[in-house]
Amino acid sequence: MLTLEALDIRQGDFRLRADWSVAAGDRVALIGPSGAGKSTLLSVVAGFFAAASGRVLWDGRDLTGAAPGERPVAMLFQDGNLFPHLTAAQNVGLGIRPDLRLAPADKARVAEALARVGLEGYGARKPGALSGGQQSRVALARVLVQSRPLLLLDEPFSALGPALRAEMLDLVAGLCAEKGATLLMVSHAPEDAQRIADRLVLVDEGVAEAPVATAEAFARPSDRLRRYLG
Ligand SMILES: Nc1ncnc2c1ncn2[C@@H]1O[C@H](COP(=O)(O)OP(=O)(O)OP(=O)(O)O)[C@@H](O)[C@H]1O
Repeated sequence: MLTLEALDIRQGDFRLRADWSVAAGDRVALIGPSGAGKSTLLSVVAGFFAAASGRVLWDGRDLTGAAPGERPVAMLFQDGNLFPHLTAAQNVGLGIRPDLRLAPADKARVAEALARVGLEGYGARKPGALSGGQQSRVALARVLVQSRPLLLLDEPFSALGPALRAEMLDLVAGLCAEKGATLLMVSHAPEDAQRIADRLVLVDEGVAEAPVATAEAFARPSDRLRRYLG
């Protein structure tokens, strides 16, 4: 279980509060207006940015002071997920060993992860020789080999067309279900949230609201959600 306990995040004049939990295996979409603090909230969970007060807990363990690498977290960003001078296999291998000294068993795991995202045989290619969708798959394969129980996605597929985006979301949902991983995903597209997330968090007006069931939230939107959806 991920718990955000009385978090108070401040960044200049900006302030955001969150005080809720999500159960292991839940898939949660964070939606809300631009500048509301969705990325900042993920950064606090990942350990890149410290909250002014409050705690982040994973299964009761206090992560608040832990460095990003010590957290049970794998993260995908909107872009810049891959190193252009490394091959697809090396980019995935970074998830196992940042110095890329991979034992044969590690290389086998890399190949397995690439196959799992439909990129068997693409390991030797550099990102420049891959399509946008294939690059997203490589980044996802790296998340896979990290085997972390908490995935943080910050609009990683927003540059892709609708069909490919839907395909990637289904792939992520499948991987989460298979591994029992918990997902927090920032999205601007309500249809993406509906596709992948069973829970919805609205981030707006200084508060990341407690998660609610996605289907219920869209069927009977609160005033705040209705304002956001327009
Ligand atoms: N380094 C900084 N110093 C001060 N304020 C900052 C800094 N970085 C971001 N902010 C402010 O923090 C707030 C939250 O930004 P954040 O990127 O988390 O929003 P977001 O909801 O992810 O937006 P978007 O949907 O546009 O990506 C914004 O008001 C932004 O202006």
